[in-house]
Amino acid sequence: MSGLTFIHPVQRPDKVLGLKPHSDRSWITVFLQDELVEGLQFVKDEKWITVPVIPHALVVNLGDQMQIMSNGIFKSPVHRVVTNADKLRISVAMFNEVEPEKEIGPVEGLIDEKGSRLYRNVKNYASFNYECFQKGKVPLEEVKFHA
Ligand SMILES: O=C(O)CCC(=O)C(=O)O
Ligand SMILES: [Fe+2]
Repeated sequence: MSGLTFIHPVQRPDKVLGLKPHSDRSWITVFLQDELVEGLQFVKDEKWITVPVIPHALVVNLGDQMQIMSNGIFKSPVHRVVTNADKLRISVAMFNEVEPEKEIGPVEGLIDEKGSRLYRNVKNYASFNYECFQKGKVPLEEVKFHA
């Protein structure tokens, strides 16, 4: 799936987010960011860090499906988009997802000797993800086994 994201300027950028904090539901996302307007932020050392705008560079982000299939080895980082007061921001994203009818779960070879499997198997992660958001739940937490 691919899409364009339009983040419109707002009067009070300190009060309005362009996109709420989330991790991507895909296994890998490739973004082409706006060439002039920054806004994408990731958490690093408990602080929001802005991704610099580099014209023609692609931003590659791993998503939840990768975190699940790698049994937590590869992380699906939380990110958000902030607004600004005067410029429209447009970005292009390509979300690569597993076919909905295929069940995903941690790959056998990546489950350690103690056999700790961190995630249960899940089918149609896109709709599961959507349902979690509707209920205000974090999808990755909902597929995790809790000791
Ligand atoms: O616009 C961006 O740079 C990021 C958008 C995003 O995080 C998303 O669509 O999942
Ligand atoms: Fe995202």
